[in-house]
Amino acid sequence: MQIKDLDFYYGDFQALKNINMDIEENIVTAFIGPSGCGKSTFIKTLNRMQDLVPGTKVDGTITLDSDDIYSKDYDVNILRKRVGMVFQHPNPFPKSIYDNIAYGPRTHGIKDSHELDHIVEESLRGAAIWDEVKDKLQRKATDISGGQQQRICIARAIANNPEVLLMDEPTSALDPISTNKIEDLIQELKQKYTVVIVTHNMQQAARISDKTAFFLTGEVIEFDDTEKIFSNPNDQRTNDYISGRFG
Ligand SMILES: Nc1ncnc2c1ncn2[C@@H]1O[C@H](COP(=O)(O)OP(=O)(O)OP(=O)(O)O)[C@@H](O)[C@H]1O
Repeated sequence: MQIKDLDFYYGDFQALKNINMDIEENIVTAFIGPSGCGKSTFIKTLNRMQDLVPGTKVDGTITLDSDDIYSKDYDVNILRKRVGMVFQHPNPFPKSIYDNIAYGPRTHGIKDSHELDHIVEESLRGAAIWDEVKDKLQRKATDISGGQQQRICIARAIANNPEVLLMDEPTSALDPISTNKIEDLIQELKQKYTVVIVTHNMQQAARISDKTAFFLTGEVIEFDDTEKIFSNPNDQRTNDYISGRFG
């Protein structure tokens, strides 16, 4: 994805200022920065989640391959299929595990039960939860642990066969063991998908991402290889943040 001269407003308040960034394929890109700096706002512009918030305005361009995702004739349903999202709090539908995963493919017209069975199994395998739920696919997805629910949400996203997976603090509501599982999973997911993650946890960004962007008051201060950001950043403000001097 290529982001050019992006500004974003909630009413009169400018939450993102002149963001320029290329998000590379098949790597993990992390967004870090203190609370309120615009990380969530930015990740949500990548699949137009902000369309749902009244009074918002976007200037600049975001392209996926060469498609301008904010162009008037670009179908937002196609965009959300290509760019899936996982949120901070696991939010499975109050339906069976099976129906959670089959929901997207059914919406996109797949009716054949064998094909749906195959997609459900492959998606659950891809989210590293098949073995835990294969005997209880009809159980309500809200009746399993939080870590399992989050992996169901990841499976639900990958059932649409997306190109990009956006994750907004996907482990902040989880215990350390579930967090480890999701971090391991993200490393596997990047082989097939482009992964973008917002995290408050700098160790997590350092562990799992290839590139890191540091945000401050709506601007990208520095965007570089994760190793460079955490060992020898160019900007003093990045250095102050990663060494815990603020935020
Ligand atoms: N719906 C909204 N209406 C008005 N202002 C908003 C809205 N959502 C966010 N903001 C403001 O936009 C700025 C960026 O918020 P955002 O949630 O993107 O930051 P963040 O870096 O993700 O923060 P956190 O780490 O606390 O989640 C903040 O000043 C916030 O108060």
